[in-house]
Amino acid sequence: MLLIKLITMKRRRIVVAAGFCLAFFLGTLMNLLYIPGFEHHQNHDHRVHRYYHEKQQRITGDSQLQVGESVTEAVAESNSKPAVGSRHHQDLLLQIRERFDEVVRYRQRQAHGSGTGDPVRQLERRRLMDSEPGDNWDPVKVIERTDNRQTRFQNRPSPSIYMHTASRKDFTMTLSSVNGTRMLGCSSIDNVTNVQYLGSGYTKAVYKASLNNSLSVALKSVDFGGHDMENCVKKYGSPGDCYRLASFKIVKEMTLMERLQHPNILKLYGYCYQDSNDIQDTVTAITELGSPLEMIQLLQTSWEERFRICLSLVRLLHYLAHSPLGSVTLLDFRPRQFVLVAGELKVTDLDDASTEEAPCSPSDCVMEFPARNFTLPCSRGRCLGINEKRNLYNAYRFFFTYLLPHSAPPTLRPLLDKIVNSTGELIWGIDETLLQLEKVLHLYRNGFYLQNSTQTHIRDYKHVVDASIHEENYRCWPSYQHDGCLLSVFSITEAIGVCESHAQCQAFVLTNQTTWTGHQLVFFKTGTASLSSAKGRVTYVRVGS
Ligand SMILES: Nc1ncnc2c1ncn2[C@@H]1O[C@H](COP(=O)(O)OP(=O)(O)OP(=O)(O)O)[C@@H](O)[C@H]1O
Repeated sequence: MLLIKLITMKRRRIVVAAGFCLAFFLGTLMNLLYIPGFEHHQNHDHRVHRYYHEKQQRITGDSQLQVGESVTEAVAESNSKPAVGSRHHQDLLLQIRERFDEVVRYRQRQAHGSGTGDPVRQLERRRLMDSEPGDNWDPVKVIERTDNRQTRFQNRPSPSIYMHTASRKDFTMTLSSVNGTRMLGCSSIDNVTNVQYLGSGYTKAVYKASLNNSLSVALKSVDFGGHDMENCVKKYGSPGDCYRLASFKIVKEMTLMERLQHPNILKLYGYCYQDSNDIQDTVTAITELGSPLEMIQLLQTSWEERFRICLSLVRLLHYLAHSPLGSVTLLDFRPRQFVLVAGELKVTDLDDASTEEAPCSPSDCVMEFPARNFTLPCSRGRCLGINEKRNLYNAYRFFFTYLLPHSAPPTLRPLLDKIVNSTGELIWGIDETLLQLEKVLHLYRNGFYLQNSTQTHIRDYKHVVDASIHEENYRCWPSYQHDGCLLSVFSITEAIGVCESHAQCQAFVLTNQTTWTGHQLVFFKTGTASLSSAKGRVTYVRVGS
C-alpha cells in the first residue's frame, strides 16, 4: 500500500523526469557516439582506479611520486619497441615539439584585434602586455628556459634532458602573482587534507583537497594509469617522454587559464613542479574546485537554475569568440568538460581548445555533426567563423535543447523556442544569442513573465506577520529542498498562484533567501497546525473555500 501511495505521489515527478531522461538519452546517444577524434574517451580501465588509490597515498605525503604500476607493466610489454633515437622515437619527440610550440604560441600571442578602438580589447591588450615574459607567473618558464637547449637537441639521440631539471624550490620561489592575485605553489600542497578522487579522463586525474583545512581546491595531474600514458608507453616505451607529452596538456590548460580570464572559466590558483624518483618536473595544477555536471540531475532542477547554466555558457562562448587570443573553439564540448561552481557553469578542460580556424578551399568548408552538416563561407583560406559556430551548435545540441524550454514560464516559451531554433539552424551568431538570453533574464528577473490571472485570489489569503509554519511539508517539483516544497517566486501574487495550483497547499511562508535572479524562496505548506510565532517571518494562510 505504502509503495502504491508513494508511486502515486511521485508519479508526476517520475513521469516528467523519465520523459526528460528518455529524450536526453536518445538525443545524446547519437551525439556522444560521434565525436571526431574523441571516440577513445568512452573507454575506461580498471587500472586507472588502482592508480587513484596509489596516487591518493602519494598526494597525502606517504611517498614520493612514482611511475604508476600500469606504466611499469607497459614498459615491460614494450621491450620490443623501437630504441631511443630511432625514427619511431623521433616521432614522439616531434609530437612533444608540436605541443611545446603550441603552448609557446599561446604564451606569446598578443591581444587579438588590437587597435580597433574597442575599449575592452584595449584593456585586454594592456593587461596582456603587463604580463609579458618577465612577469613572475609563467607556467611554461620551465620549458622556455630550455628552448635553446631543445633546438640543439633536435639531432641528439637521447631525450632524457629534453626538459629542464629544476628543483621544486626554483618554482616555488618564482611563483608570485597572476593578474594581481597571489599564486599557490608546491608548499601549499605539501600538507593537503581530505583528498578525494573527483574524476579522470583520457589524460588527467583530478582530486579534491583542502589546503590548511580551509580552501578546497582541485589538483590536476597526468594520470599515470590513464589511456594517454598507457597507450604512449606501449607504443614508444619511454615513460619519461610520454609523461612530457601528456603533461603539455596540463601546461596548455594552465596557460589558457591565465590568458583567458572570465567568470565562466575555472580559475588557476597555482601549480607545482616536482621531481619524482623516475620523472623530472611532474606538474600539478591547482585550480578552483567545481562539481562535475550531471545532466540527469540538471533535468530535475528548476528552470531558473537550468536557464542560469545556459546563460553562463552563452556568456562564456561570447567571451571565447572575442577573446584576446582570437576566436577560441572547444573541440571537445561534452558536458563533462564543464563543472558547476555555486550554480555557475565553468569550463574546466581546456586542453582541447583551439584558436586555429579550419583551412579551406572555396568548395570544401563543411562543418560536420552527427545529425547534420553546415556549409560555411571560405575566406582567405579559412572557414569563416567556424570556431564560433562550432561552439554555438554544440551548445545547442548538448545544452539548449535539453535545458532551455522544458517547464519554462509559458510566456517565455516563444522566445526560448526561437533561441533554440535559431541556434540549432545557426541563423544567429553568438552576439545575437547572448542578447536574446540577456533579454530572457531581464523579463524573468523583473517579473514580466507573469500573467495577471492570480490577482483575483489575493483576498482568499490571510497575511500573518511574525509567524511561521515548521511542519506540514509536502513534496513538489522542482523544489529547492527535497523533503519540502520550496520554490522561487517573483512576488506574493506569484506565490498565491503556485499555492492555488497545488491541491495540498493551504499556506505558504516567505523565507529571507533569494535565488541568483533575486526571486524569493517560499515554503508551501499543507496546513497551519504548527503555526507559531517567528520574529520577522511572514506567513500567508488560505482562508477562502
Ligand atoms: N576543477 C574541477 N573540479 C571538479 N571536478 C573536476 C575539475 N576539473 C576536472 N574535473 C573532473 O575531472 C574529470 C577529468 O578532468 P579533465 O576533463 O580535465 O581530464 P581529461 O583527461 O582532459 O579528460 P578528457 O578525456 O575528457 O579530455 C572531468 O570530467 C571533471 O568531471
